[in-house]
Amino acid sequence: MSGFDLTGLTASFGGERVIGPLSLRVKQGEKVALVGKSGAGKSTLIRLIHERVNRESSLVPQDLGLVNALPVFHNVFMGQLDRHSTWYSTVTLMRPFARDRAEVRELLVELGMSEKLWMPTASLSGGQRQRVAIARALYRKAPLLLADEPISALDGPTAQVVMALLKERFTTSVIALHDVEMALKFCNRIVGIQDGQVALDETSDRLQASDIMSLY
Ligand SMILES: Nc1ncnc2c1ncn2[C@@H]1O[C@H](COP(=O)(O)OP(=O)(O)OP(=O)(O)O)[C@@H](O)[C@H]1O
Repeated sequence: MSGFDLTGLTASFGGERVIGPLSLRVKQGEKVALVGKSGAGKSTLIRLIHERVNRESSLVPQDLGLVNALPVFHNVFMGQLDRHSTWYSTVTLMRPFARDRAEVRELLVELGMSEKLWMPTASLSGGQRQRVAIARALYRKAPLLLADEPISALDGPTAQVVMALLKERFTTSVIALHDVEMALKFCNRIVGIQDGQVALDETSDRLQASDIMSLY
């Protein structure tokens, strides 16, 4: 099951409530866009969902969580680190297996950066780094995607390619997006967050960009 039904979601910082109490039920197959202005609580909500569903999901955090000193290959491989034995991961660190090399390379081809496979991640541009985090999430092959602004550093055509891939490869997704047009195009449900609460929850086919802009 890639859906979830969470209740009692709350988060506070310095005694100030920034999320909830909030409930969110996402059915298998739903592609949810979390929208709302900066500071509304989208990232915090994604973190709360991830804490609850954890291993069942592929996460693309806003800060990407990459290991700069390692090549692209190893950062992508980390998407399945918890599925491999210690010896397999240790061998992979020094001499990756051919089938893993091929699989990661194929993902990078789809993301338009296969020539970077063995480059240190620190040497990449912001958009390339973002695609490494996306490749890591795809490589994990969890049925549920949790992604926080996964296309913020990408050019328009690349962002379209990435959103199409995420839609195709994950059964269910919750993606925080600032781009309202992309949210309507690639997600079938829009959840608007305002001051840590759900202020809008509607299927995309019943919304226009102007309906969502009232949240900003
Ligand atoms: N580690 C933290 N310490 C203190 N306050 C925090 C922390 N993380 C988030 N906040 C506060 O919680 C609120 C929600 O932040 P959050 O990052 O979830 O918003 P957001 O909707 O994702 O914003 P953005 O679109 O800018 O990423 C903000 O007021 C923010 O200042």
